[in-house]
This record gives sequence, structure tokens and C-alpha cells, in this order.
Amino acid sequence: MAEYVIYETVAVLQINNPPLNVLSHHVRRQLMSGLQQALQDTAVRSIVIMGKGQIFTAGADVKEFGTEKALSDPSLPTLVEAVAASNKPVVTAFHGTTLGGGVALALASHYRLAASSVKIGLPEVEIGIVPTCGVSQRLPRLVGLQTAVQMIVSAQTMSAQQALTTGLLDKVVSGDLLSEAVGFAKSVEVQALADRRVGSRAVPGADTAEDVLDAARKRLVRRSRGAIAPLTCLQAIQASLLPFETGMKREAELGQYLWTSWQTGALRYAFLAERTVKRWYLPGNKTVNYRTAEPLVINSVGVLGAGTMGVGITICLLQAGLKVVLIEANKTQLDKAVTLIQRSLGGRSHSKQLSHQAMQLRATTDYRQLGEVDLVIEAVFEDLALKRKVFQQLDSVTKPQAILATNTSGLDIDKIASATQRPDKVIGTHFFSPANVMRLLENIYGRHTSPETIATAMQLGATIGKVGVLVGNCPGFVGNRMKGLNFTEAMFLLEEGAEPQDVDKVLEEFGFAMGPFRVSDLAGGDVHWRRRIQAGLTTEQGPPPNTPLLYRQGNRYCPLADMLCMQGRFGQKTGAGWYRYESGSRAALPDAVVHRLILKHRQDNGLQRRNISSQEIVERCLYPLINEGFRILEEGLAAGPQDIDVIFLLGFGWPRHTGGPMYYADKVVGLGILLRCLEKYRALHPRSAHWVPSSLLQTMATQGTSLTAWAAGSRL
Ligand SMILES: CCC[C@H](O)CC(=O)SCCNC(=O)CCNC(=O)[C@H](O)C(C)(C)COP(=O)([O-])OP(=O)([O-])OC[C@H]1O[C@@H](n2cnc3c(N)ncnc32)[C@H](O)[C@@H]1OP(=O)([O-])[O-]
Repeated sequence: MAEYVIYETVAVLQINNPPLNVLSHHVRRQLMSGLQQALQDTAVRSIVIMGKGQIFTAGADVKEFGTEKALSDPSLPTLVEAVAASNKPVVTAFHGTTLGGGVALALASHYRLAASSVKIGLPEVEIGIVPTCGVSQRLPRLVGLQTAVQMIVSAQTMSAQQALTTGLLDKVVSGDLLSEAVGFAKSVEVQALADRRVGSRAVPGADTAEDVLDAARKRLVRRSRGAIAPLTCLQAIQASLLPFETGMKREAELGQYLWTSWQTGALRYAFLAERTVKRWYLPGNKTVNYRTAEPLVINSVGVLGAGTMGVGITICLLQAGLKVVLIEANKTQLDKAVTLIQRSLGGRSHSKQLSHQAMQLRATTDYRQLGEVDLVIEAVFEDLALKRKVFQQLDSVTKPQAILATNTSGLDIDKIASATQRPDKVIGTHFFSPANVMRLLENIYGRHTSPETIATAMQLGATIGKVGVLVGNCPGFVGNRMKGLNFTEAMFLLEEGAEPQDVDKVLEEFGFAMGPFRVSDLAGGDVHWRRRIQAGLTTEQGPPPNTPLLYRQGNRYCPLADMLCMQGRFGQKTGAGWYRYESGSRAALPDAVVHRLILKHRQDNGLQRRNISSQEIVERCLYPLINEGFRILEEGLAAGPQDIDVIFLLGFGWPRHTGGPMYYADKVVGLGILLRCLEKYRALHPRSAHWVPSSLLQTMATQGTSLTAWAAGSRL
């Protein structure tokens, strides 16, 4: 709701809609009625709009979007324009965070005040919409085009001081916001309003406008990769150079265009999915869930292994204020890691606070120092025998109630847990590299993992700023199990006629930051080569004895990646992989050596080259992965499609504007079309088991059920 209180001649309208004061329909109705009351009351000479609680407002109510309430009177645009039309001065005073529609209200007001700690932002582009309600028209008039572009198109937040410098704020206050705002409102009661109306101003620096917009457009064309919101937002900003009323009309048209695009739905889904997965439950036993399981309190964490992952994990734990004991047997490696960690923590702006964080680190070669920690994250080399040995040791040196987590990207959690006397306290915590940057934490429960252990791992993820997704135990878990198929098909495409750069280009146009071959070169081809060797698919010298070159373990197999690794071409780190890299450069250059290798492989094995369309590249690389997602749901290894989508959005660079693989299949491709496509490729490639459609997909496609609707019904 919104409260209405009079302070002498000032009417104060306070939004009170905890926790985030979103501008839901009932809030807008009360704000409108408060505004009208204040305008009619002759004793009122000025109006203050502010918020109660933690923040001013998180903007429009995203959960209302697409429902009747979003448009019900007063809509947000109607309310904002009523503020703009007020013939009494309106002061908006904000604190905490001010987003989206909150900024719209402020820009329509005559004056803007804020607490010094405020963060102001326009996240609309991230949910695929134009900041309408006059934001795209008023903001450039107030702060100039350059800053408006930064705020609207890059969704960068602004501090109070920056907002004051750019002219977005009239005043930053450090005292009590309510009394400061009331005092300020009184002081402007006699001021003329005409020149305070932002809409009547001209955009400053209009003479350099084209240069600013051109530079932004070029940047966006490069970066947007199929997302339509950024460039549409830029068009709306450009319209601010037109007369205000014309610009407002253009803003509304562009707003409508995005509003009705499928990408908006996908981006909104992604926003909500990230929050939905926090409400975890065991797919096979819903009684074990985030409400019923209590996490343990974690104050100190041991990290075992000071390689790249161990260092990244340590940094996030320290940044969250936890005490860390870092164990590494190799003293030189340990010293190197400590330097890296200290540099990473100390090199940031709030150096005082962060050096305190660095002081929470104890680095040692002595396992026994883990005796008092509440939880250990093991981050040693990806080798089952080694991990089992390490867990045996951990079991003996840690206190009995300590949780033991393994950072693995696909090894069997149950086999690791069985090396201990406490399998109920063993869990997988799969961090993504670089661990201190990537927001995903794939948490894997084993057969014996207790609800308390799961709750603790999920809570730890939240504490260190990650989005934890709970999944079941299977080879590769959810992420790598699905992702592996993408690379498998990408290689088959090389056998059939494509070059690595063709496949990468198409998938980058689809929206991935990097195609599969560039990713492989970045990660190091040897990592997966070692896994294939461990799985008995290949050897360091080539195919295992008596094994056909193009088939392994009953399935079609492409040996090209193995052949590259046998030549020592591991990717960027060796200067050559699927591409070549000039010294010190990360630019992937097509390589004649690879071209010849592929050509010879085709000739030697009688593989015919044909032209492969972009459509086929997308289908071949993405549909098997999606089919595997359905299998994962069918096997009860993920609670819902949101969990899978969040893993791909945050862990594998899946383009956010498509919502994630499962959303994309459901809402963009359509399950019926997906099924027919899988069947077509199954007929063409009968020796690849991943083309066999999952029975869940078959049932849904045949019954015409939507995956999203199915998931909404089953979610807690
Ligand atoms: C006509 C349109 C014009 C206008 O330009 C449009 C806009 O204003 S567009 C809007 C522009 N604004 C945005 O895009 C806001 C984006 N929001 C954010 O960036 C973060 O939520 C914020 C930083 C505010 C708080 O972070 P935090 O402290 O980590 O907290 P949290 O993130 O976990 O959220 C807690 C709960 O609140 C929920 N919820 C949050 N916001 C909204 C909302 N607007 N609405 C509804 N619900 C919202 C969220 O889903 C969650 O609920 P649940 O049931 O657990 O799923």
C-alpha cells in the first residue's frame, strides 16, 4: 500500500509494499489517490514521494506483467504522467535501491533527493523491455545521451554521488531522509515549476548526439548477439532528440514492440527462474525441501587444493566474510595461491575491508589444521581414486559433524562418499571456472546425503553470492551431461562438411559468447581427452585395440579431437587447437593444419562433404542437448526445467534472451517440432543414441502439453 501523511504544508506519500516496494496495482491506486488528495487539498503546497523499509522501490511488479492487473487503472504510465502534470512541486526522495518504474516517478517529479547510500538503476533491458513511462525521453534530457545510454542500455547502476554529478539528483542527504525531504519540499513551494519539468528541456550536447549514438550502436551490434532489447532501447533514446510528445509516442511504439516479443517472456522467465531454484526440493521426495531442512551454521571452511579452482573458491568464501583454511601439499603452489588470493582481495576498491577478509585466510600444508572447520570443499585433480583417498583422510582429520563437499564436474558422489564413515555429510559442489566470477553452483546430492547437508550447501551458495541449483547424481550431473552432446554433434558436422569456424559462427549468432570449438580451445582440449581416455573411448596412441575408428561403445564417434590432442594441440595454452593463436593473442585464427586434418580424415574414411545450413548446425548442436534435458527430468535428476535452464544460463553462457534450453524448446521451437526434428535425425544417424527422443518429450509433444505449465504444476 501507499501511506498518506501531512507535515504542515507537505503531503508525504510513502510506498509501503514489503519487501521491495514494487509498484503493484494496489500501490499505484493508493499513490494516485494520495496524489489527487494532495492536489485538491488547498492546505497542501508540495508533495513528497518516498518509500518505507529497506528500499525506495524495485520498480514495476514483474509478476503482474502479462496479467490484467498490469494494465488496470491506474497503469504505471498513467500514474507517472499524473505526477508530471502536477501543479504543485513533487519531490521524490529515495533510499536503498531505486529501479525501473521508481526512476520513472523520480524523472517525472520536479525535484529528486536521495540518501547517500542509494543505488539507482534501470534493469529493464535485462528483462527485455524499454524503460517506458517517459524514462527514455526524460533521462537523456536530464543527464545527457552518454549517461542515459550507460544506464538504459548497459543497465549500469549509479551511486548517489554519480547521480548528483550527472544532474540526475538535485541533492544528496546524509540525515533523516523524511525530514530532509519535507524541509526541501517546503523550500521549493514558491518556485516556478515550468523549468523543473524535465520533458520541456532539450537534450544537452545534441550536436554530438549522432557520434554518441553511432558508437553505442556499433558496440551493441557486436555484443547483443541476437538480443533485440539493447538496440531497441537505443532507438528509444534516439527519439529523445525529437520534440517531447513525438518522442513519447515513439517510446510507446518501441515499448509495445518489445513487450510483445518472445524475448521479453524469455528474459522475464530467466529472472524468475533464478529465484525459483532457491526453493529447492528433492524431485523424488518433495517432503525434503528448503522449508523442512535446516542448514548448519557455517563459520569456517577448509579448501583442499590450491589450483585454479581452489583459489577461486577461497576468494569467494573470504569475500563473504568466512574464515578459510587452505590446504595444499605443494608449498610452492600454496605460496603462489596465497599471493593470488591476496592480490585479488586487496586489489579492489574497499581495500580496508578486503584486507580484513584476506586476514581470515590460513594457508598450510598440514591436513590436521582442518580439525575445527565446519565444512571442507575438496578441489583436487579430477580423479576418482585420488578423491576417494582424500576423502578418507578428510574423514579422519575433521570433526564428526563437519560436512565434506567435493568440487567435481562429473564424478560419482556416492563412490566418493563411500570412502568415508559419514556419507550423509558428503555432497557435490560443482563450481564453474573462474569460481570467484561465475554465479552458478551445481549442488549434487548422493544416495545418502542428508537433508541438513543439502540445506547447508544451498545456504552456503547463497552466502557466497551464487545461485545454487540442486541436482541428482549421474555422470556429468546435469550441466556437463547435456553439454557434452553439443560438442559431439559439432564434431560430426566437421566430418560431414563444416569447418570449426562455421559451427562457431552460427552458434555465436544464435547468442553464445563463444562457439564450441573456441570454448574447447579456451578450456584446454586435454581435459576432455583425459576423460575420454579414462572412459576407455580412446588411448594416448589412438583408438583402443580392435576398435573401429568411427564407432565406440556402440555409438558413432569422431576421433578428430583425439587426433589434435595427440599432436599436442590443446588449445590456447599451447598456441594451437581447433584454431591457431599468435603469440600472446587470444584471437582464434582459422588454421590450415586443422583444415587439412579434417579433409584427410574425410578422405581416409570415405566421408562425403556436403553443404550444411545454419539451421542444421543449430538443430544438430542444440536439440540432442535439450532431449537429454527431458531425460534428466524423466529420471528425476532435476526438480524442473527452471533448474536446467539456470544451469545453462549461468554456467554455460546460454543466451539469456532465449530463456535457457528447456524454455527455448517449449516456447520458441515448440515440442512437436522438436520431436519431429529428433526423429528426422534419428533416421539419418541411427548409430547416435542421443537422437532417440525421451519418452517425457514424446508424451508432452503428443498430448500438446507445455513444459512450463507441467513444471508450474509440480513446483513447490
Ligand atoms: C511499464 C513498465 C515500465 C518500467 O520501466 C518497468 C519496470 O519498472 S520493470 C521492473 C524493473 N525492476 C526490476 O527488474 C527489478 C529487478 N530486481 C532486482 O534486481 C532484485 O530483486 C533487487 C536488487 C531489487 C533485490 O535483490 P535481492 O535482495 O537479492 O532479492 P531478490 O532478487 O531475491 O528478490 C526478492 C523477491 O522479490 C521479487 N522481486 C524482485 N523484484 C521484483 C519486481 N520488480 N517485481 C516483482 N517481484 C520482484 C523476487 O522475484 C523475489 O521473490 P521470490 O518470490 O523469491 O521469487
